[in-house]
Amino acid sequence: MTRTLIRNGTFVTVNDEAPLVRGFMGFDNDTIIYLSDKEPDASVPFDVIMDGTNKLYMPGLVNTHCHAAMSLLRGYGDDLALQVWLQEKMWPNEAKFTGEDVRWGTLLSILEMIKGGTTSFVDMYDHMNEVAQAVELSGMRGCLTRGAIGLCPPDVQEQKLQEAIQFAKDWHGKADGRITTMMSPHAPYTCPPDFIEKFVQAAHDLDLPMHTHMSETLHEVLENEKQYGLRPVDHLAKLGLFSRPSLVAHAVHLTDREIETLREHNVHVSHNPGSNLKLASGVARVPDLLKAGVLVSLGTDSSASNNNLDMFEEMRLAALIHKGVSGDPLAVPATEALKLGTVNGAKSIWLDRVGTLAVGMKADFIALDVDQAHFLPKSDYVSHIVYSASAKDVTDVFVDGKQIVRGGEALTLDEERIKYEAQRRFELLTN
Ligand SMILES: N[C@@H](CCSC[C@H]1O[C@@H](n2cnc3c(=O)[nH]cnc32)[C@H](O)[C@@H]1O)C(=O)O
Ligand SMILES: [Zn+2]
Repeated sequence: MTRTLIRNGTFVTVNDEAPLVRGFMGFDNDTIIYLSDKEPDASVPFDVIMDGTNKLYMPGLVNTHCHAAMSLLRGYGDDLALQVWLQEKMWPNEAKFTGEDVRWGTLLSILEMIKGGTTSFVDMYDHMNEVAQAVELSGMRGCLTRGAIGLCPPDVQEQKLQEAIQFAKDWHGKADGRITTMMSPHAPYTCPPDFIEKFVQAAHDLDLPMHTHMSETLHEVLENEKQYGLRPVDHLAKLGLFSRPSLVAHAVHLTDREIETLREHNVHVSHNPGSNLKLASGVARVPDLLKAGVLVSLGTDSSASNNNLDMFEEMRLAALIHKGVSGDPLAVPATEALKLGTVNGAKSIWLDRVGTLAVGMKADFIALDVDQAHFLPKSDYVSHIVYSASAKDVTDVFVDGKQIVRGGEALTLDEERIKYEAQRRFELLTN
């Protein structure tokens, strides 16, 4: 067992009991065993000593909604509303994706995410074996799910369901426990009710949570009402989706009563401010969700609707847009935005030991180089993280106690090969 000690570091812990520690953090194989302003005494020997001077350490960021392989379509369908973007730009091209396209598109996203300080992410896509292999190789954590669109003949629906079940069974708990799985009907507007019910049943049988898109646009909500007589929240509740632990992406258009329903069922909401702004979907009622006690976290959605996977940007957007919309500067304060991007994200995907720095927690943490103009003066580091930092400031990344980024370089992935393959595959797909 290797024991590592970081000395002279500044630690933003996202732990209310000791939010800022200046000094020492030690970890063994995968767990934080020491965190204090004081140097540990010699009774706990450390094998490796790292210097944390000019570094700010914080928990790894958790991205709770993504479709990683869609990085191959970054910049391909900008400035369109969701339905047009999906139907005219994304779906026709995604239909051409092979497993290898998904592998390299996903690796491109994972490369971007880990270099930018994201240590865990949710991915909803297909060709998920390739996605899981990419996660395993990278050393990061993934909560993965074969998303399924049900606008297809019954035999194809059945095939997608079986694929989702098989994937979830094959990969849950794999990669030393870094991979977990969920069941995902894509959205109420792309899945007939009986198809959704089959996914819920499978989630019950496999004891897995659910993930879906919900109430993303006003158009979706009104169409759902027209077609089923119910808005998406009641519709999904009726189909039993919330009888499983659930994470829903977007939840932009909600009534007070729907917020109450989400709270009653303990539904987790992934807020995707960048994607919602870009697709002109609207602004989610995050301050109201938080006030009601709903667990809210942050997601980038894919880099085809964002167009990067920088979680610092999502924290900043979350902190800013709700002030702008409400006129209340305290709508989402910096401390809250930081929680949305870290501890709330971890809880949202049922990771109990990830998301804060404290003894007993997993050693999933990142370091930022704070010896830069935009981090001076050395005053309020929570403010600096939310309002000044970006993915580019990340120098080191550890997941489960293993270093996967050092000095800004990915240690587990071949960056040049990934960039070459991604470009080549985009050209082949779109020519
Ligand atoms: N191709 C699969 C479905 C994959 S799930 C991921 C899907 O989510 C789509 N997607 C990406 N971002 C969004 C969003 O913001 N809202 C709704 N769908 C999205 C994406 O284009 C992709 O088709 C099937 O045929 O069953
Ligand atoms: Zn999505």
